[in-house]
Amino acid sequence: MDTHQPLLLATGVRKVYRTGSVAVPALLGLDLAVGPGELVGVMGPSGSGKTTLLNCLSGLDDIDGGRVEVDGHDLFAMSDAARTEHRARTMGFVFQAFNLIPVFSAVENVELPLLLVGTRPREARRRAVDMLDRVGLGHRTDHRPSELSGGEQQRVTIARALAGRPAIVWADEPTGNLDSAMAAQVMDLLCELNQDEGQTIVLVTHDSAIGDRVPRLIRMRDGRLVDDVRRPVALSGTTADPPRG
Ligand SMILES: Nc1ncnc2c1ncn2[C@@H]1O[C@H](COP(=O)(O)OP(=O)(O)OP(=O)(O)O)[C@@H](O)[C@H]1O
Repeated sequence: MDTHQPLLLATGVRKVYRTGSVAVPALLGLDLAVGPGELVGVMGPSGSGKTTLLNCLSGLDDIDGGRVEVDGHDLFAMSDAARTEHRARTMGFVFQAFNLIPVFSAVENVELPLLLVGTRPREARRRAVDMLDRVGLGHRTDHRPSELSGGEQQRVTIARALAGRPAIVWADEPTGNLDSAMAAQVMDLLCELNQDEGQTIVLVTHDSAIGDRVPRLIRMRDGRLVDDVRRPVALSGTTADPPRG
């Protein structure tokens, strides 16, 4: 990958949801470039288009106009099958609902996507165990989701998202189901993965405490990007801005 090129380049992206005769414009010509190693927060009022942005820029959903390139490939110029394959190879996802398979252990949940893209079982297991170790769950590999706390379950989903070494991780309200202590732990982990390993992460959140911790924050309103601010972040994870007020 050329590190001078954006990893994600979206230009003029439009999305309109159509339900019967009703058309809801959700993205109105959105431009966004994200470079390798960035941690970008996306905030904005309910209904402003944050989840739509994530779904469209990751190719989970179709767009009605514009162009999205991820890792040098135009997502919507390829077939559905090629896009699915590209997504499995280059992207990881963390959602508010953990979406873990209840009858599988933590390690089985993490290795499943690797097995689905053809990784040999022994290698998939090794990487899954390594990733669980990385997120602080090396001692919980054989536990099922119901035997883990909410914060631990979300750390399993982060391990699952990262196990395939994706170029970019999309996180939609990853702390939305967690109490504030667990939310802070999960956010610590995401910041650490970004700072220590240069993992590129785009993170949708309602939580201003989380918005305060990201080095780049974009804000949406009515389907448009209305603000895009970069600021220094202290190693403690809080921004280096002077206190407000
Ligand atoms: N599947 C859908 N069908 C029709 N309209 C939709 C659909 N999904 C979203 N919308 C509409 O598109 C707009 C953007 O929705 P989106 O979910 O992206 O907003 P959001 O900023 O993520 O909101 P929230 O913070 O409440 O999750 C809203 O007006 C919403 O009602």
